[in-house]
Amino acid sequence: MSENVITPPSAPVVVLDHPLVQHKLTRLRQASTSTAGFRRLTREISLLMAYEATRDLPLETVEIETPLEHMEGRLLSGKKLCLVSILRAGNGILDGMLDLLPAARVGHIGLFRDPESLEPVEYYMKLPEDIDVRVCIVVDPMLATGHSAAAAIDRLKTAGARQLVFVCLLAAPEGVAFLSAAHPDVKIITCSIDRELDEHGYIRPGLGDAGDRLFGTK
Ligand SMILES: O=P(O)(O)OC[C@H]1O[C@H](OP(=O)(O)OP(=O)(O)O)[C@H](O)[C@@H]1O
Ligand SMILES: O=c1cc[nH]c(=O)[nH]1
Ligand SMILES: [Mg+2]
Repeated sequence: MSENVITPPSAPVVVLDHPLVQHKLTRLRQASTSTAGFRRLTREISLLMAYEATRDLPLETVEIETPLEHMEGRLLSGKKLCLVSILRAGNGILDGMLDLLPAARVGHIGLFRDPESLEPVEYYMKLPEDIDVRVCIVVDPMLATGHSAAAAIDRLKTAGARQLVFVCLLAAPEGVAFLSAAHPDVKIITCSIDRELDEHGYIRPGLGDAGDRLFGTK
């Protein structure tokens, strides 16, 4: 009799191996990169991540006139978007994505990671009322244990969100496994899956503390 092996569902994971992304990520990782440089690179890389995060948006055919002739063009089909930033470091990615998606609505979820337990502590949440009809792109530079991302997505689903993508700069294997088991329906887009988490919950080799590097708080 053959053994029944049940594999738990897991989310699709996309690693952006584009040379521009990898170049900018390496510059971000360098300890010598200044606060201004870190902010600029995060903004630039966010445009490239937004390109991937919006890949599945539906298009509709429209009739247009070019200066030379009539043609059928394609436009986004009015699918509503919501960018959700996990404060505070998520705001670095949010700023870049808004350059490309200026009409998107924005939600904020304030979470910090307790340094001892590594569990997320919520301190703020504000979302658009019609979150249930929007495609939500949840942004946070770091997916370490995955607890912050999973908690934010729990809150979004409780608020009615149904279509979600999670976008980060760096992920640890542990974070990908945790988030993908907790929310197998949520695609994860990242620029790298690094080697491991250290004993303090930092991604190695990583880029350090994303919030502190973005805002110059250390
Ligand atoms: O996957 P996890 O183990 O939950 O860790 C990742 C979280 O840690 C960082 O935020 P932090 O708590 O440092 O807050 P900050 O954005 O205010 O700096 C990061 O931006 C994530 O939100
Ligand atoms: O490596 C890490 C892990 C969590 N949060 C960060 O900012 N960096
Ligand atoms: Mg931080």
